[in-house]
Amino acid sequence: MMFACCSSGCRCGNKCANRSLQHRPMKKTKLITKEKYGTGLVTEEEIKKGDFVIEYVGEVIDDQTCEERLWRMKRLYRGDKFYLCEVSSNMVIDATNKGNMSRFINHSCERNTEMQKWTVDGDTRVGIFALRDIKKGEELTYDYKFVQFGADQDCHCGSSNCRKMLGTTKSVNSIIFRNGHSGSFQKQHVEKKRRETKCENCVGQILRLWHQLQRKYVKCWVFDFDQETEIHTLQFPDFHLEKFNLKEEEWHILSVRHS
Ligand SMILES: C[S@@+](CC[C@H](N)C(=O)[O-])C[C@H]1O[C@@H](n2cnc3c(N)ncnc32)[C@H](O)[C@@H]1O
Repeated sequence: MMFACCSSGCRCGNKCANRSLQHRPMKKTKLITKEKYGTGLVTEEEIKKGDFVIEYVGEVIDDQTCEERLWRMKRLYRGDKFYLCEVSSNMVIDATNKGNMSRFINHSCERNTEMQKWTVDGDTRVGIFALRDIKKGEELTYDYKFVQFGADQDCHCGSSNCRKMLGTTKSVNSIIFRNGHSGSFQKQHVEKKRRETKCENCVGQILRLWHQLQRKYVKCWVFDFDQETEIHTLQFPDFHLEKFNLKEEEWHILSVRHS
């Protein structure tokens, strides 16, 4: 963790040399499209080793909110791109809906930048700094290991020492499981899931489903099943509909609904 001064209490005024993120110009960058993993960011100017490149900004959320958002993303099948960066145990920066160009920096196992945590006026902020001289036109990358969600995705960085997976510690599935329930419940949950994982022909049946967001069992009716995506549409007592991949949920059949 680095500490920046230049707060209102700093006596050096504009000459203060310990300015990390404040008042420092971001490097000029532009977006590019990568065939295998969407958009990326390249520098439009020479960058020197140690230079500040850009600040990673987004919504600052806690673990609980992060978990809820991951569930929602999974449930709504909003692609495989994650913009969540874990800063500390209960602080995540979510650049999914709000952010700057830094959200487009891709992962490389042979990165040319790194994320640094800075304390500025008591707030934790994340800056991206060059690890070596970077030429104009080079793609900016950092290592998602430890900070970015999505460890269960294949890596296409193409470097000779590629680890083949994005990150190593944080996967969307693992964070949902890790944060979702206490150990013993999780064990029960997994065992139950193993017993009942198929529900292709259960349209019209009533299920008892563990609702992750509501954190309780709810009764629901199987309204529809899409064979192509294997997604079920469930209807709840207040008649609202939600889509689920039942292979990933805990549920059991209560009875057949007679209408
Ligand atoms: C923070 S976004 C980076 C910008 C993203 N490429 C886009 O189009 O918006 C992170 C996502 O980009 C993709 N990605 C980044 N680096 C990758 C890599 N080396 N290999 C495969 N996918 C990568 C993954 O889908 C990851 O969840």
